[in-house]
Amino acid sequence: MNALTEHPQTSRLTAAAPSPLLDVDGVSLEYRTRERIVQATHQVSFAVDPADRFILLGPSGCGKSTLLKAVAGFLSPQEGEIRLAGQRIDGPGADRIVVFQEFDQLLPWKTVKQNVMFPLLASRSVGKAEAEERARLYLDKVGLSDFVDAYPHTLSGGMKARVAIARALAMQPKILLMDEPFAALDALTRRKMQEELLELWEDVKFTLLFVTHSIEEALIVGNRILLLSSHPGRVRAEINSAQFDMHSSGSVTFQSTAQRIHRLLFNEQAPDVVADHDFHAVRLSY
Ligand SMILES: Nc1ncnc2c1ncn2[C@@H]1O[C@H](COP(=O)(O)OP(=O)(O)OP(=O)(O)O)[C@@H](O)[C@H]1O
Repeated sequence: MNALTEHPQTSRLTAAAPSPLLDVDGVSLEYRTRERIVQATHQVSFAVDPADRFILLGPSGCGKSTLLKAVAGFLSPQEGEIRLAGQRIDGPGADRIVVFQEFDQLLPWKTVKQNVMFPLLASRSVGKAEAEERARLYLDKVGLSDFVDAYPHTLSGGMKARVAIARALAMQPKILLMDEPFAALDALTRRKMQEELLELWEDVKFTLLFVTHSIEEALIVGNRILLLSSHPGRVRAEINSAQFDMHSSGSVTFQSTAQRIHRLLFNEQAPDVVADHDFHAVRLSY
């Protein structure tokens, strides 16, 4: 292992991936209010490969949600470029679907099935029969086949989360974008949802970009984690976390990795960003 002398501005993984699905290339993002300009990220680069569960992890205000919004096409970079399958992103598109933590984004006057069908029909992606078929398929995958005709107000928080995930996956996006999707749930339900998300990924193998500020959630859900420094967000390190899952959270390796991430995130002076050349030669890892 070699110590890196400088905090990396970009993830080294970027250089390793010849044709990533998502390529975030030197992206600086800012908000312009009447009084001032807020710089949210500074020259952030990373690359997401197909079927990655890629996590953006960092302290509050480091620009994780802003990056996700830019990938969704709601914000344009002041500097740099974001490409999906080689095409520059210049606005929202059905190839990127966002799941937020507010599950009340479900339409209360529509049933569960109608909620899942709605974006498919509104975007004219498919006809009614295909939309219904997809709704049933993905509701079945999230364990809600008995609730297709239920209304959102009759569902628990976890069930609403499942509907939101089914609705997003039914669109068959190139990448699923999740912004702290389980943050509003109680601890037990949150854990169950993490487990179900991983099971769903085993089944569908979708590509996921997932924002969290929970180190434990990042290690459980992700196979790769990008650590961002505090405001404005810059790339601090990238970690290979593929070896961890629901069952590893009590292990010594899991706990020591979590502690090390904590030090990296909250002690900006920590000199322990490392490159693990055993892992595909260039990936930053522990
Ligand atoms: N609409 C906005 N107008 C002005 N500044 C904003 C706006 N939204 C976010 N910011 C600022 O941009 C920076 C990044 O915010 P962002 O929400 O992306 O951070 P985050 O890492 O997702 O934080 P958290 O974990 O707390 O959600 C912060 O300084 C925030 O105050």
